Amino acid sequence: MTVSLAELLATARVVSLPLSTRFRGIDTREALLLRGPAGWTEFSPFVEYDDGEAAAWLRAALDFGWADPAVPAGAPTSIRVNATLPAVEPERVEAVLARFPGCRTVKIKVAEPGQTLADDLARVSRTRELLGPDGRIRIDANGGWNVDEAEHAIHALAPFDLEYAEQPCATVDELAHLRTRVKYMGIPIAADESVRKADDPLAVARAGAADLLIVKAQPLGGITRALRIIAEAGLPVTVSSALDTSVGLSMGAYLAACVPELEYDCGLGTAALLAADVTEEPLLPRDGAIGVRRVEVSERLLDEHAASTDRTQWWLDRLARVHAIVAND
Ligand SMILES: O=C(O)CCC(=O)C1=CC=C[C@@H](O)[C@@H]1C(=O)O
Ligand SMILES: [Mg+2]
Repeated sequence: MTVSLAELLATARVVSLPLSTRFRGIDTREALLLRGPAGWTEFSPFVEYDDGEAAAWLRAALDFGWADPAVPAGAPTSIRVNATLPAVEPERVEAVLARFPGCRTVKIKVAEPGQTLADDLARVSRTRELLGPDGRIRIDANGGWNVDEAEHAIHALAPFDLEYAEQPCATVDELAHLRTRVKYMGIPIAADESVRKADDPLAVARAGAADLLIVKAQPLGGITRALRIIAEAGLPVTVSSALDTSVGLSMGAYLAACVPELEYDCGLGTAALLAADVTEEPLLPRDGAIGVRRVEVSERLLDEHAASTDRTQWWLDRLARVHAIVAND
């Protein structure tokens, strides 16, 4: 997809959205939005990512804004989503979950820097109490444990009935090792960073290091590329967000709609973690699901949440540098 930088700059808008709950160490989410011939699209690699890593996110933005996704006939028009619970104290679990009405699955952040396994146990225990025995609980450690710590933690958390453990360790080798160690507990291992931040997103599947993959549209270069990875991996997937605005979430919802079999609820309910969005009709979870649709942004909200002049310039400069990389594809 070749689109000139001038065409991108003509519609680019940068926003800074407050989060309702601190998540992955940030309180505001910055994003650059673009309008292509097919509709609004999003370029929002996290600010610490270098230009090489951000290139996949721009490919995704172009893929979604400059062509309509090829949704198969009979694809779902709404997608079941999980609640996403940041590493909050047990007293706050109920209030966070209230933002995800109807969700039967909760993904809980664990192994947060500065916290202990006791904090994780308290958070998971409170969640199980609120969800009841039929709800599904998955945990996400973002690679925060070594193999011994992960085995110990998963064993300690197993009585709360885990659907799976996402990226318990950082490397593919560790995941492979851990997977053999925890097999007897029957808790599947999911790979997230080992897919979206790897040079080869299929290496973890080839190594037999995971039971399922977390798949995100922006970091994997867009819907078409993500679907190819899913097909080649041959593993079940959870489609998840990158803490996008509702525009990026709509890209994720279309990806989910295109996946032939969705066994797991998708991590696409994260508009509920934003205290503001760019559209009057955000893709918030309702009855445990979000719709598969394009999102129209609101000029009023773009203005209200416009990033500062400095931050806007930073994003426009980043867009120009990353565009130069993608233009050479
Ligand atoms: O999967 C979900 O429930 C929501 C998305 C989510 O958890 C994440 C989004 C963006 C960045 C990540 O740190 C985080 C993740 O690790 O999965
Ligand atoms: Mg994750």
